[in-house]
Amino acid sequence: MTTDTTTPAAPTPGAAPTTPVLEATGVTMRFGGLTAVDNVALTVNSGEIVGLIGPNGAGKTTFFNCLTGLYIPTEGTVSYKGTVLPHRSHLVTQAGIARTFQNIRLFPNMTVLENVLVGRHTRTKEGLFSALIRGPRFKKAERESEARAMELLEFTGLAAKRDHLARNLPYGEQRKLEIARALASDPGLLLLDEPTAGMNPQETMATQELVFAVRDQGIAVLVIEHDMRFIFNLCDRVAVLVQGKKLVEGTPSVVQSDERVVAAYLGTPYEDAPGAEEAAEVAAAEAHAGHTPTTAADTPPADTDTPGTGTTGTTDGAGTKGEEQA
Ligand SMILES: Nc1ncnc2c1ncn2[C@@H]1O[C@H](COP(=O)(O)OP(=O)(O)OP(=O)(O)O)[C@@H](O)[C@H]1O
Repeated sequence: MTTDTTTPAAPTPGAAPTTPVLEATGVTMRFGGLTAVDNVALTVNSGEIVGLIGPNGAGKTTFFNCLTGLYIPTEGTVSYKGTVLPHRSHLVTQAGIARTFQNIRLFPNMTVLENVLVGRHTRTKEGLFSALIRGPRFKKAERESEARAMELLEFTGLAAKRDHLARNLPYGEQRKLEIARALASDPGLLLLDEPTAGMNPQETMATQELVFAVRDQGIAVLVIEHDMRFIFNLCDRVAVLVQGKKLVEGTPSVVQSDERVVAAYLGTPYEDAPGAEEAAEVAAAEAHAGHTPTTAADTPPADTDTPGTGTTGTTDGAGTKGEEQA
């Protein structure tokens, strides 16, 4: 089950050549006796959106923390555009990797614009002295930062709310603001940790469009998500972590049809799936009676409450429905 099968996406004929933006090699993270990430290798190329999926506790966030300098991996190296990254998060941001977190981490009592300006600080050169005297150079830098922050608010659809306090934004807009703040450091790679967690379908769709737009700006994206429909619609390539190890990597269709992934993560209906138990009972009763539906009246309607046809496509922990991923 722990064999690493890597199936790189086939290059599109005539497409611009891709170059590695992120290269993680042999990344291992141990906490005492627990190996949370075990010898994981992953490459993200320019122009790509790559997904990282796996059951709860598989090591996805720990891997992100190793990539972004929050954790010093026990073993392995992480390179950005060919240079090995230091184990300091602000230096990783400065190098060109930005991230959002699983739990929203905005400054709730600052305005929308101020939150984005905070994200801009790694790209401003003015020091404390310059800030204290507020000379012309400082004011010019400040105007430039504000102009860039406003561009990002336009890009994420939040410009009209620039003066609202972050805590007063609806949930979906707070998530967008996190992305705008991450983009303020002008990254070449954006890491998103469960960007659609808690979102309704409209917000999820808007996030999908936003991530495509980010990629179209020349920023590679690596995204952790439990919403399989989102992941398989969005990503060029998907890697699956199970118990800290990379189980499979490949195109969405390769990953969805890999029986080890189905068994370890996608295959079984998630607990409390609406109607799953009832549907299983009906199937068992039909099998017992030797009844095979043959007419339209016999055939159950294709409703969304039966296993494999749920509407969210979201896994929660050990698994979700394999059929709905197609
Ligand atoms: N700082 C830490 N100290 C000790 N153990 C940790 C630490 N951080 C994570 N772990 C453990 O490492 C394992 C992987 O956790 P991690 O949060 O990376 O999983 P995940 O795949 O992101 O899960 P989820 O999908 O629930 O967010 C878990 O067993 C977790 O308890």
